[in-house]
Amino acid sequence: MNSKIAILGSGNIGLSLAKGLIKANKYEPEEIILTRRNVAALADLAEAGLITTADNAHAVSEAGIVVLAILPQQLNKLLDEIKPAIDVDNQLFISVVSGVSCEDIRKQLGLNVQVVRAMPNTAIAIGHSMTCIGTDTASAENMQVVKSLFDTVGITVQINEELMTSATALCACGIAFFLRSIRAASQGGTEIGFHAHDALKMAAQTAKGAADLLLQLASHPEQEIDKVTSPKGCTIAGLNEMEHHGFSSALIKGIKLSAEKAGALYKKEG
Ligand SMILES: NC(=O)C1=CN([C@@H]2O[C@H](COP(=O)(O)OP(=O)(O)OC[C@H]3O[C@@H](n4cnc5c(N)ncnc54)[C@H](O)[C@@H]3O)[C@@H](O)[C@H]2O)C=CC1
Ligand SMILES: O=C(O)[C@@H]1CCC=N1
Repeated sequence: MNSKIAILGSGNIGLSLAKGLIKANKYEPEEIILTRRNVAALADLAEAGLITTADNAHAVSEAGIVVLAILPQQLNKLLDEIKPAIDVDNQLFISVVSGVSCEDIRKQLGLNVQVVRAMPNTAIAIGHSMTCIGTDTASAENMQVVKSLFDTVGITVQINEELMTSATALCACGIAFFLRSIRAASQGGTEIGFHAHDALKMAAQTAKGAADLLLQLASHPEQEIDKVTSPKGCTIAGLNEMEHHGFSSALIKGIKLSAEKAGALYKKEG
């Protein structure tokens, strides 16, 4: 397989992936081909040695791995454009496109390509993505190629393809949900006396510590919460007040709605 990787669609997630792969030394800059209709917007990456082009078909013809990183509603047109350049036996497709199955992609192409879906998040740019991977018919060898790639830029978990829209909501959209929680905590911090930038830093580090307690100690949130809530204390007072206002319920409902929306993105708009 050709050692180059083509990322078709260099927007938020495509660029985050490219940056993460370079940071992890998985690829040299000249092994990454980035496409975008407005290629001038990629000038700084071209300056850094990455190959940039608006020609998706040419990018595909030059790569062993092709990453689809455009919006669901942009996909069919792109697939039609690259079809003539595809080398079915020697290329692996990775799709990060939400709500589009491997079968949808093969059907639109009319080719029996190897496709693996991956659902990373924007923390991939700094090597801290939670990436879910899944497929229907791709080989175990190709799954391993994809796992090895995303293992360099975070944590991977293999899931059934049917759960990919759920992974979108929990892990990809999840970045926004947790960031909004941190921002809200910092706004609370400002109300009780801290300058906004200090409050944000303090809230972010506290959130990081809370997440690391779970990840490093493999403990349960409630176990760690019980250690913070002193009897008749201020933590339980604040926590219960948040719950009276629907804190957990809001997160659960939001994640459910995001998953429903993720599942409908392609069928509605495509
Ligand atoms: N943003 C995120 O955190 C995540 C996004 N995704 C999925 O990744 C896909 C891309 O999302 P974003 O990066 O947020 O969108 P985006 O809109 O930031 O990026 C898409 C890019 O593709 C380019 N593009 C559109 N048509 C093109 C074409 N024919 N040829 C070349 N480039 C073209 C656009 O100019 C844009 O730069 C979506 O399907 C989304 O569901 C998946 C995981 C996380
Ligand atoms: O908001 C969206 O539709 C995409 C999918 C996951 C993150 N962003």
